[in-house]
Amino acid sequence: MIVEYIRYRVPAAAEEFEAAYRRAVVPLGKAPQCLDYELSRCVDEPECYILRIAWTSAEDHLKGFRNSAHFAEFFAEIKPYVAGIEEMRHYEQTIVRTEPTLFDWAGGAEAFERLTQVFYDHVIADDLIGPLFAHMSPDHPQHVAIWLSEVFGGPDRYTRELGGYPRMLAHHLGKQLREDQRRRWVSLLMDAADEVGLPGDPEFRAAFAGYIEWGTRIAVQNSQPGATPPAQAPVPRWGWGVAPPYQP
Ligand code: HEM
Repeated sequence: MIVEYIRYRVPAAAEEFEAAYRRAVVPLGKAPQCLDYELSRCVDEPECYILRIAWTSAEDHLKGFRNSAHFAEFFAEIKPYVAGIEEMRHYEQTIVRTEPTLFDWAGGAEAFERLTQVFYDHVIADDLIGPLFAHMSPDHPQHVAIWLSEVFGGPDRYTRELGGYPRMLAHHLGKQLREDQRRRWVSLLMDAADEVGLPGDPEFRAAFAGYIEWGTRIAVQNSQPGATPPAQAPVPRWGWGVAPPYQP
């Protein structure tokens, strides 16, 4: 993720400027390269504004967004104010900030979607666990991405939209998953994490692996004959544990 800051000086017509941005953020928000945005107005000098846009990467912004139809629509709205731009640059986040969630650190929803797409491509082709997933729905990778996003501190979409813990549990009940299958599942997921470029720092990977180890063991336990897992429970929320990003 990269943050772009655009500082504007808008000596007159603040209302029109804000109205133009209210329209411009419609195509901006639809662009897959844009993670979030925020326009703030200076209290001490009201003609000054700062627009903050979080992009998936500088390249995605400059090559992906700038060449898209969303940019054309966005730019048409804000064009009259371009002369008032005093700064427009990309900034890399540093460690000095409120502790990010694992979800943010990983790269947000898009990162988990990339992860599960690649992961299930490998799962399906795998001789040991592929057959378990032979009849999975085409939405399965996306559902697991939404589950993982919620676990790692992202939006609670699996709970609100997909049936929460009881639905996830129901998918594993009675499947009689074995330890060798669990191990392969974990191993393919870790390979996929490398392949899609999830952050490789020790802190993130330790926390990520911690949940995956825990979650897969629970999936195996719950899948055994006679297992009596709780019928209702919240989706777990996983944090950094004992090793958050290091701050000297
Ligand atoms: C952290 C560990 C795990 C997570 C987060 C997880 C997540 C999920 C979720 C969210 C679903 C339901 C998808 C939906 O809503 O459509 C599901 C289904 C399933 N999971 Fe897991 N799972 C885990 C471990 C495992 C393991 C270790 C295995 C087997 C080795 C496994 C086998 C399956 C199977 C066979 C299904 C049903 C597929 C179908 O629809 O045909 N899961 N899993």
